[in-house]
Amino acid sequence: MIRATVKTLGSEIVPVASAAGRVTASPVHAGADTPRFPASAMDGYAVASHDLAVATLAAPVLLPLGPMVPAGTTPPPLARGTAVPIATGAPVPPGADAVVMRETATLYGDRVAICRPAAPGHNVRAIGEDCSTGSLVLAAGVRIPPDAVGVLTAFGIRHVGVRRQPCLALLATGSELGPGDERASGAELVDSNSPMIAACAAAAGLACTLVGRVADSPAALDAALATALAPGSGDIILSTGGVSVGRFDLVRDRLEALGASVLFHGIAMRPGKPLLFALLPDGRPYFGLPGTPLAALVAFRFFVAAALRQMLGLPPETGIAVHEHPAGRPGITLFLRGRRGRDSGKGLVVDTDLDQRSHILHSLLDADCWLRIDDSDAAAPVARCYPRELLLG
Ligand SMILES: Nc1nc2c(c(=O)[nH]1)N[C@H]1C(S)=C(S)[C@@H](COP(=O)(O)OP(=O)(O)OC[C@H]3O[C@@H](n4cnc5c(N)ncnc54)[C@H](O)[C@@H]3O)O[C@H]1N2
Ligand code: MOO
Repeated sequence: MIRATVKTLGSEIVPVASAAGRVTASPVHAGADTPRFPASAMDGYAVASHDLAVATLAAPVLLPLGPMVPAGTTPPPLARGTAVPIATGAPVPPGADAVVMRETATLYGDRVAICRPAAPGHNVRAIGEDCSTGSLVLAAGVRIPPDAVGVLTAFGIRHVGVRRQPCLALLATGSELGPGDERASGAELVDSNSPMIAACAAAAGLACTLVGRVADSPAALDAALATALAPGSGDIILSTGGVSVGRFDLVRDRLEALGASVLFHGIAMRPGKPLLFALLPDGRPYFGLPGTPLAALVAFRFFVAAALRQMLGLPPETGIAVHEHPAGRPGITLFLRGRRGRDSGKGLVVDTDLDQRSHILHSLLDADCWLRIDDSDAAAPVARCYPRELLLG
């Protein structure tokens, strides 16, 4: 449902140096052969391999030495029957086809003695051996890891076409939410959902605008939604709280008053049951996350993540098959805080012996993964393990 509804964002061109973490919008091809010239793989002596064909320990071949070839210089052709000292990475002169390591040769004044043959290409990095001009370097729909920046740069790529990064806008509903610092008093509650979701988004490289906290009244919600839904406020709009069945759970009502189409409201999962998903009149997706922090987190980590992946042109997250896990529940998908164990040989073992109640937060800190167990009534219920952190790519 989410993948079928949410549109992939447009693309932009960015310099390779700032492309880490971005998702390729089109295939990336090499801009140059790498290496661009036959290069020495060792510090040593560039030779014509046929000159060494008869070299033995007992009767080494003695070759007069030409001028040194440092890296970054273009050497003249190798004079017949000679060798030249050469640095690692320097171009092998035309006429030479092998490099003998310095340690395996003996210098006698302006001549070098070599006591064994060298095969053609020995210690020479061939043109295009790593990549050839125009070859496919990265497919479309791939997150560019930071270390790939070096690979792309080396392959002569200066710019890449990437998906625009989705921006999020977030509204925290609830009259119980205090002033936003840790000094909530009386029955007030600190808004922990806003910083949690903003931090999760930031860790995935996405900006999240905090629209603010709003009381559970139609007028206050209308005003806050007007800001949250303003054109350009974000590519995806989130709220937390106000989606259950209480008297003050007004999010659905006010969204519909604004012309949004609710595509689902309530889902057979724990935690996160009251999750709401809507399309705004301008086509942007809206998620009404439950207020309960763990439920908001699960809804964000799995459902908002699915929408973000679709916006970025990434495939769905698949997780890892789990072998040993607790039983599921009929008719419900469970998301459990877990600790990854060893692979039993038949699949991963995940320990879920943590407090799984949805109002309990501390056990999240002891978890390193999520275990998703599908409806145990399903024909083939599956359990899969996902990283605790949202990773896009
Ligand atoms: N009669 C029923 N009651 C409830 C049901 C139900 O099916 N029938 N579902 C429960 C489930 S499951 C959940 S989850 C919650 C979700 O309710 P809401 O999305 O309407 O959220 P609120 O009622 O506004 O808040 C729930 C809980 O979370 C705290 N909260 C809210 N916002 C924040 C925030 N920004 N930071 C930290 N904590 C927040 C809030 O104080 C409440 O304790 O409904 C159940 N009820
Ligand atoms: O979503 Mo609620 O946390 O299932 O209790």
